[in-house]
Amino acid sequence: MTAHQRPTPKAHDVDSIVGGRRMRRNRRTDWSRRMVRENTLTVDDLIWPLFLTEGTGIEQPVPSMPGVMRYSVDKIARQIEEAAELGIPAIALFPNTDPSLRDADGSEALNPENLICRACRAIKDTGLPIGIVTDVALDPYTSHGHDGLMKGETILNDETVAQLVAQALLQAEAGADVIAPSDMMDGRIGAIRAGLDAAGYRDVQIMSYAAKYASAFYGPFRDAVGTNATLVGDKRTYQMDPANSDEALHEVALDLEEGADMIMVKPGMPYLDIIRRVKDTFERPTFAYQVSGEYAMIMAAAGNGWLDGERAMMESLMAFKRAGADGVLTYFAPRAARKLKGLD
Ligand SMILES: NCc1[nH]cc(CCC(=O)O)c1CC(=O)O
Ligand SMILES: [Mg+2]
Repeated sequence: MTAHQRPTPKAHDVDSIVGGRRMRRNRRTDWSRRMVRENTLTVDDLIWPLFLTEGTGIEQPVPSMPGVMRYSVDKIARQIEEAAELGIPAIALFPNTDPSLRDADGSEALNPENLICRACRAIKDTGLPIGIVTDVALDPYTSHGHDGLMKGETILNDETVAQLVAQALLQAEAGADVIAPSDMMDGRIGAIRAGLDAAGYRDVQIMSYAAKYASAFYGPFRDAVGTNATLVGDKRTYQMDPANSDEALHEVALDLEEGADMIMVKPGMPYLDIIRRVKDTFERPTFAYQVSGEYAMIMAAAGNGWLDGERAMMESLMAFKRAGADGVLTYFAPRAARKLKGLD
């Protein structure tokens, strides 16, 4: 039989199948779709991670993260002004430490004049009402690229915790509002909370990278902070196994018990199931980190014309809200904020 001889398919009696339950009714018009929408994304949901570098007058593109820059400290105030104008509630700082300052002990982490501390002071000097989230971990400062101190091949937990507490205190002194430990050592949240309280920083918040996985999606970030060049081996003895889910609940439970005010799941999009379980189980402020590799994937595909980058950006951010996240650390923050405010 040729095509033009095919009989017209017989119409089913769909009404008798769906019994009048027509799901498409609510989707017919824009106003109706808006009216029945279950989740919303606003600028208040965005935290913007920013990279710092030594020198002055520097705005240096990160090749594996199109549109993302490393800024010297003198250039950071302008970014903060932009973020504040857009209504972004907080920024998160990450340093690309000069290679000459990296050593086995990550001692630059304890230098009150390091990039993070100088940037905190510069941001506080703007007087703008924006939260400063600082990263507590040793990897941008160590010659081996690990988040902790090492003895042979072993990452030392308790010795590292002592140094992380000192690092956190220094950041608080420099003006950090939220201490965000990303290192995954055991017990560091309780130790940092005790250290902050004893030093009079009772109001400094802690956002714990509680369920952080040993992920391939951190690659471009490691370019940005220079740890792809330094990292020896991998982080699987402290970051979580991507195969695990119950363990994430255990990690979060411990960090909440130890005093975390907010907890984070990282990476983001491949771990939406973890965000949902964490939110449902603990009902506490829960954040997602849409990490560098997720950003790079969307930007690369968009750059090749393989998908609509702006729509993919907004859809991915909404997905975090739908999964239960209260907010998202994302390199898209300024662009998404402009879009949400109708400026782009
Ligand atoms: N303490 C390290 C740290 N802090 C934030 C990220 C990744 C963020 C991203 O990929 O965007 C990493 C990478 C790692 O664990 O190696
Ligand atoms: Mg833990």
